[in-house]
Amino acid sequence: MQHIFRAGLFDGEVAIVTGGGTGIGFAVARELGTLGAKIAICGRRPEPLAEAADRLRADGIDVHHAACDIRKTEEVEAFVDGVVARFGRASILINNAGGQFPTPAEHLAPKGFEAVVRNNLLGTWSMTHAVARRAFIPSKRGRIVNVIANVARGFPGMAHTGAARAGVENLTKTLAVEWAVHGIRVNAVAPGVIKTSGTAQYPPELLEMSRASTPLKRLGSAEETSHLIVYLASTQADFVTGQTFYIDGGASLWGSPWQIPDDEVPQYPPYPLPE
Ligand SMILES: CCCCCCCCCCC/C=C/C(=O)SCCNC(=O)CCNC(=O)[C@H](O)C(C)(C)COP(=O)(O)OP(=O)(O)OC[C@H]1O[C@@H](n2cnc3c(N)ncnc32)[C@H](O)[C@@H]1OP(=O)(O)O
Ligand SMILES: NC(=O)C1=CN([C@@H]2O[C@H](COP(=O)(O)OP(=O)(O)OC[C@H]3O[C@@H](n4cnc5c(N)ncnc54)[C@H](OP(=O)(O)O)[C@@H]3O)[C@@H](O)[C@H]2O)C=CC1
Repeated sequence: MQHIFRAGLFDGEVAIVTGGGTGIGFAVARELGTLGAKIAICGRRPEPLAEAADRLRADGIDVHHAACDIRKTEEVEAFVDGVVARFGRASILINNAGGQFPTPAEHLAPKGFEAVVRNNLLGTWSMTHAVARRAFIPSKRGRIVNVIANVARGFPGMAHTGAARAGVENLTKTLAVEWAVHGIRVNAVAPGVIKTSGTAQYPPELLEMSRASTPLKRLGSAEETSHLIVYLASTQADFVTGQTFYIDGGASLWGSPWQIPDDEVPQYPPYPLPE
């Protein structure tokens, strides 16, 4: 594996990567681990997690893994206690676990909206709170990177996750200010469309629509997303906090994958204006 960071950059660090069994989370766990960090990964499904842990160990990484649903506070607390018991501390938290399903807002049931907000906003908060109280605040040191999504503009078809991720973006800013006194830095990374096991579940035509509306005309990779996250988690970024960084091939700046035929767009005002 090739690195853009110096060997041993994360020696002595313990990094928790939620959703570290697959996709972007796995790439981050692997990169931090090969740079010297001890790694803890969690996810809801034990099988992909155990498989990922084996792959990390094969790379010589010291890894702790346990099933944990970030929406369940008691599971989150038990997971973090397990990490501290195993490694004695934690110094990095990558809040990467999350997801949703694409759907037009009018078809989105309250239960579905709630499920996605619980996953992406409440789950992220639950993990952040547990790690900060158990490890970062007592040691006066910690770095958090929240993986969100494009919140710079509307996110048609993704009302639930857009709302949840915008909440996490503000949490990032607030905690960066409030917890600076505890030596904790907090930043966010907003990926565009990245090729992962997650997006492999999306309809190919949606992915193609996204690719075509990305100025760089391609999807991103988990590894290039990982480099940005790893930089923010490193001591090289010690003066960076409260920021959101886009890695999206320019997608948030231009174009739209959301195409509605003109004749389906209601005309406002829906009556003739007086001359
Ligand atoms: C028209 C769209 C255009 C958009 C263009 C976008 C282009 C691509 C951009 C891609 C960007 C982002 C990519 C990624 O994030 S990749 C990661 C993907 N991985 C995942 O999303 C996996 C994680 N997701 C989940 O686990 C679930 O989605 C969920 C968060 C909902 C958690 O599920 P949970 O188990 O808690 O919930 P339930 O299954 O019990 O469901 C609860 C209710 O939620 C509604 N629901 C759930 N799934 C769907 C679905 N597929 N379609 C519609 N509604 C759904 C439903 O109301 C459920 O209640 P009921 O079961 O009682 O009906
Ligand atoms: N790929 C992309 O284009 C984009 C991705 N993102 C976000 O980046 C992050 C990583 O996604 P990506 O790698 O692409 O997709 P993946 O689906 O591969 O990764 C999501 C990971 O999160 C875990 N996860 C989801 N919900 C929970 C939960 N409640 N508790 C614990 N673990 C959970 C999953 O494991 P399990 O299912 O076993 O729980 C899985 O390992 C996600 O938050 C995603 O929404 C944002 C924008 C674009």
